[in-house]
Amino acid sequence: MASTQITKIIGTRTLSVCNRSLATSFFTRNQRFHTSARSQLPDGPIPRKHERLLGDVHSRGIGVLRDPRFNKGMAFTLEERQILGIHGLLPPAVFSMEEQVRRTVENVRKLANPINQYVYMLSLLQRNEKLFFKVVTENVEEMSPILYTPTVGLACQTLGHVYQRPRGMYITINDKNHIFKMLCNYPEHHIKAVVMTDGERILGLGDLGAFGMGIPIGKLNLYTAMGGIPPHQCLPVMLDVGTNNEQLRNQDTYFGIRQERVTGDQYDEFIDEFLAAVVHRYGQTTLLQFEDFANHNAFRLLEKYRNKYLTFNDDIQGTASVCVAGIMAAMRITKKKLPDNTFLFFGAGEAAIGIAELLVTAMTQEGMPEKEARSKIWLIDKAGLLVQVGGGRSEGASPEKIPFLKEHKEMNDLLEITKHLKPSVVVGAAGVGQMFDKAFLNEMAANNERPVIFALSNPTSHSECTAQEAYDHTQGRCVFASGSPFPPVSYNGKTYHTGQGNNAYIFPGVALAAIVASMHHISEEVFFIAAKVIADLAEESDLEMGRIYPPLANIHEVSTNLAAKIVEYAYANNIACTYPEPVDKLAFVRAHQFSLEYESFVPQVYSWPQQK
Ligand SMILES: O=C([O-])CC(=O)C(=O)O
Ligand SMILES: [Mg+2]
Repeated sequence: MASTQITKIIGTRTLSVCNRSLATSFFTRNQRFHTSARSQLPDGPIPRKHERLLGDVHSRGIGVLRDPRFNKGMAFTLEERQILGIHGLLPPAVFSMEEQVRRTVENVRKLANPINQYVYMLSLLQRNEKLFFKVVTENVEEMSPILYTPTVGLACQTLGHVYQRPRGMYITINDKNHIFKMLCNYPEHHIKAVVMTDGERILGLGDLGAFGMGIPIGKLNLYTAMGGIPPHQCLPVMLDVGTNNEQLRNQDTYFGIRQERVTGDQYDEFIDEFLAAVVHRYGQTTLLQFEDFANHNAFRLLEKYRNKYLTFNDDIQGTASVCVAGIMAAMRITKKKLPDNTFLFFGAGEAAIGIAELLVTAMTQEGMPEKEARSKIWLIDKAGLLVQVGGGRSEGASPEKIPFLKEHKEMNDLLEITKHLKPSVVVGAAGVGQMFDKAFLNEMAANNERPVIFALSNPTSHSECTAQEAYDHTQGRCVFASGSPFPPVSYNGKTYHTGQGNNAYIFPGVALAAIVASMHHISEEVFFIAAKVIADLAEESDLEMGRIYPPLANIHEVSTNLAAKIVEYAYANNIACTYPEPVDKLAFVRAHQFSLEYESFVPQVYSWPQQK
């Protein structure tokens, strides 16, 4: 391509001294600039048009209506219907997108059963992608419990019945040595983010094998609805290595491979091959999000790959970030500093250890020596309080628990431990429902003016207590957050809107930043920055109502701002590869986001000057 042409396409403002070799390396370094080169560029940051323009619609006629990426249903104008050869294939009415959104929400409300609502919405996604994301983004408080936690848990449990059309990729242990070729079957060529699970620990529901696929699909829907990441850049993947859930294996609707889980070297080689195949196919800066792996794999895979790929574990790092954000915001209510607290975790898995580690970082940033910070944090696992072997505990601890082992006698009753340690902050993250009973909550209230109580286990049925129980048994004095949403609580004539301490506040924004800046890895610091950003977003008026997180209704804007902060950090710390560095980070992030408006399919007609 001639340099003058390139200059014209890219716009002189951003690449004013554009020569051929610079432009070539510029394009090869970042293919996304190539995409933008096709669109028209106004002044300002380079916009990245991810819309498929008319030229990308390969089919005319009925094919357009059958393609969810292009279909607008009855929102096609008369002109478009004629141009696309679909005139007469639709009822004559032309509806606006706003009317379609309103009608969709009405239809969902009529279906009172959550699983029917889930199926209805997923079939909309398979018909009309833009409308689906518009509905979800504009009604996120109402839609996220349907498409995400808690209903997604139920959907996974019944996925054999709920399954309708292919979405994402299913790769099994039997496909070893063929994974790259399989990835080439995937029809999208610009994948920027992969969310994968092996289904071994789906929410707090345990091993759901291939039915765990509902989770990567759900997470990636939120990538778009909450973070504005274009859907065609997202790939959900089920890594099927079998399931140890015998009951599931024997169900006739089960669609995964019917064998026990493969472990050991074979498992590790499989994961290794998959990750290598993804970056070979889609580029080294493809984001790889681990989701709902069991503890025994989650920690070691994170350690193995965190500096090799652009990767994070949502259950360890995303949950840590949102929970520490909540605790920092709670400190604005309790008027304490982090180091003034004693933290008790019920659970010592991915979420608990992730949060505990990030709390150590937060306390050391407030000037406390690391050893002392760790001494403030107590964890309980299946065998009881995490204490050193010899302190009564007969078994050694896994590596991630070791930094939190205490020299202390063995104890294993939650209430007794609470009476003994008098924690000011308790976090439930063991996936075991109803553990925070009346006696426990009373004890927390007796020891603290404002006890901080987080019931993070998902879905709702696995929550340690309900929001109402937490308020009722602490005389309304608690600061409460939960992993799954709860309706507002009424106590003593006052209404409280409790916060949802769910990693959905974190992963869309982090992923958006990682993608737009082409970060080559995600450091731990990113999750600390994210925690601080989210903690600062809770307004005083939110805190008064008991809400320590910004309203979920604002999540798209929250994720966008969070991404801009992380992009800033990424450039300052040399982990961003998108070149050149944008001046206005927020505008840069916005320019990458998926538009929720329908595109016009009417070509812009222009004419040439008269030839002599
Ligand atoms: O999916 C959610 O709601 C949060 C999460 O990652 C989990 O519970 O595993
Ligand atoms: Mg998860």
